[in-house]
Amino acid sequence: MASTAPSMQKPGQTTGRKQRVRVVLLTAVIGPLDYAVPQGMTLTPGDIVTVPLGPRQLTGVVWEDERAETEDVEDSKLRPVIAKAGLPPLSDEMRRLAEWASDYYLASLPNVLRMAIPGSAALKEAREITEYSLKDEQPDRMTDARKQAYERLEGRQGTVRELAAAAEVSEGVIRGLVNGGFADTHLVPTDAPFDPPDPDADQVDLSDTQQDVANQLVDAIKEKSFAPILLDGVTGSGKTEVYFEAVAEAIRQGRQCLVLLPEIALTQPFLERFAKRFGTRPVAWHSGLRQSERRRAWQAIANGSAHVIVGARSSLFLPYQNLGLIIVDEAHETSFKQEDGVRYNARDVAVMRAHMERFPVILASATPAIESHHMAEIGQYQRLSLPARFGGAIMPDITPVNLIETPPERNHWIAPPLVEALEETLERGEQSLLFLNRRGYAPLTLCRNCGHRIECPNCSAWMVEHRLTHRLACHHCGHVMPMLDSCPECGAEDSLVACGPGVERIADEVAARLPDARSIVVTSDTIWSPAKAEEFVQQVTNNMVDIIIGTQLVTKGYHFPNLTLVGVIDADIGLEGGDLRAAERSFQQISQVAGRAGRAEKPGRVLVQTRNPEAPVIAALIAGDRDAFYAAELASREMAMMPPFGRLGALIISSEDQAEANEAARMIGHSAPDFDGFTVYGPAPAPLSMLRGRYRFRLLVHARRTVPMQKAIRDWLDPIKLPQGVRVALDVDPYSFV
Ligand SMILES: Nc1ncnc2c1ncn2[C@@H]1O[C@H](COP(=O)(O)OP(=O)(O)OP(=O)(O)O)[C@@H](O)[C@H]1O
Ligand SMILES: [Zn+2]
Repeated sequence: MASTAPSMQKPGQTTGRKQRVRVVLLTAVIGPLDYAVPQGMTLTPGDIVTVPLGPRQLTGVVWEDERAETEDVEDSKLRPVIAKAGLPPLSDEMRRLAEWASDYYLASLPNVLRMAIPGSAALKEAREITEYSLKDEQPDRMTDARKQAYERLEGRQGTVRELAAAAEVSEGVIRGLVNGGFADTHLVPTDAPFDPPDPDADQVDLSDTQQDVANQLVDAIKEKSFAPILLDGVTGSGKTEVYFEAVAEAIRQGRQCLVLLPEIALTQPFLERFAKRFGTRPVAWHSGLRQSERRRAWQAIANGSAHVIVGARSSLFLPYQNLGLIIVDEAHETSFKQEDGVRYNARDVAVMRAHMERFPVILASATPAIESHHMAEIGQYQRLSLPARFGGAIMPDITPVNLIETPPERNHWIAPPLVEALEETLERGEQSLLFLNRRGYAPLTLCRNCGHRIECPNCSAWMVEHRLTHRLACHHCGHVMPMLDSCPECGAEDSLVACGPGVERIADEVAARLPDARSIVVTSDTIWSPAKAEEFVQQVTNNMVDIIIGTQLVTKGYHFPNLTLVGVIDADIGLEGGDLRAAERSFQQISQVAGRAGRAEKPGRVLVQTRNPEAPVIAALIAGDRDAFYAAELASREMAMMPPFGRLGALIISSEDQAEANEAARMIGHSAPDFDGFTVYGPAPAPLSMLRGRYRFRLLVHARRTVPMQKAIRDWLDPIKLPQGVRVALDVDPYSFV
């Protein structure tokens, strides 16, 4: 769509024709359309406008005619633009970035643009948004829904819709309470300015190595040109302190700076740390923002009054007025990869954006992605290293616990050496962290009588028991059901058994073994908001917790000085799937969680439970030999021509009708192009063969680096007509293979 097809007229041209503009609508299904420019309105590419479409009024962006192809429509048929929004236009660079992302990720331009202009809320002229919070005084008549609202909201403030969503009740319930006088009304201004950060508020004394790296970052920013930098420093080396110097320089230059974080749960501690260093909080951008906060942040980002923005991957496509630096923290994190809609990788788009807008981009990590590491090896990225922990803290020792030699008892998961280590740590008054990347109590519930496994009705996946909430949940579609007393298949009572451990089950085991220990379970089920994350950090920092039991959520970013023991419950889990990045991901995850131990004066140790201590990943972790692991992994990728040496693209074909999905996949497979350097594998049923009620088939494209893979895929799929019910999702540089 964003191709450069010639068109009949030039922008703004008036040769005998009425003034017209081409508009890319933010609605995915319709291509660009031409509109008449009303008398007295001047429009140039990038302007955000409201236009009519049938009976509706839609938001769109004025585009260059020659860059957006459409049918030529006579003047007399054109409808006029309704209004030009009082917003800064999308810059040339921003439009080129959107076109690039659309081309590269095989996504429609409107879908990309919707990430830049999220929702009409940001566009509304409203200066104030009305929010409500429930008063203490409650109505006499309490329904279950009302009770639930009072329980869940706890003084929370938001629009009716936001409160209803947070309480999981209908908007009618909230509206009833508001109308009954049981809520306070707050008028929230949405254009209040943010405090400017002070680059010199509270500087720390950097070590010589840190200072040296910081100077190089500052120099790069002064250059005002593209510079991709891999900030490669071991866990606890002070990467954050060092890149704060780069942030300070960007602030001094009057340029905006974006810090991308992988997880919303990480933003809260980060905001505080930032406030300490710069005297005020940065502007946050993530999916948890209220509408009023979102609008305020968007406006400030677009008009340049937001100086430093901290956000999840979605903040990357926002229309910054004057961006001069992007930092991707924990840049190896797979959560930078978006897995629906536009399937982009924020790390890669960050580099592209920096390239197009000519400023430095810093990828910070202790365990860089293989791809980033490779780019540094071949000199495309500059590597700046922090090889030691700050303040003389030493890296923790990693020791294997062989689960075959010293197995845990039946139906237990913590082997004797780890139990002992937990006891010792507790006795010393220090903290431990147990890592298992599985939410809930048990990943599978099975009937002892008939062997039936409880599966999600919408997905080919097991329902996961969550004992804390007495529910079974599907982690793929979110379907939940109450715990069952009897087998739904054979009806046997008390026959259902939990198989395998999740973090909740480990917590039970800890409680039984170490009854005096105060433990906390940390997963997305328990830390689902910035406030919860803050509470968690406070509890641990104030030594109100002895043992943290958590998923990947606790592997990164946190700095707890009194935490000296890390136990990995099952180091082999991550290798089971065997996909392209299984070894890399396991290595990164275990290194990161190990990196939480012994970050201050007290030395840390790490026990890794495994059935296979000789596996290359485990052996490299124990030997502490990252570079050997990376070298071996790169060599094997090169042999197989896998990324970064070759390229992959995935097609996921789905339909609610299995036969239809199968037929469409077969047809697409049949018409696959076949030429040197471009190979198509499949179709085959996806490993997750049903998801959210849709049957799924996959094709995998493997292409040589020199082959224009996206163009070949586009040319292949464009002429194919598919039934209404079939969807084809395209995933360029895929991370997920399920
Ligand atoms: N120069 C310094 N002066 C004082 N404290 C420092 C300095 N450098 C680092 N620290 C402290 O050391 C701890 C670790 O630093 P930081 O969090 O920046 O490391 P990191 O490399 O980002 O770690 P990770 O990759 O494990 O998240 C923090 O508490 C930080 O405040
Ligand atoms: Zn499901």
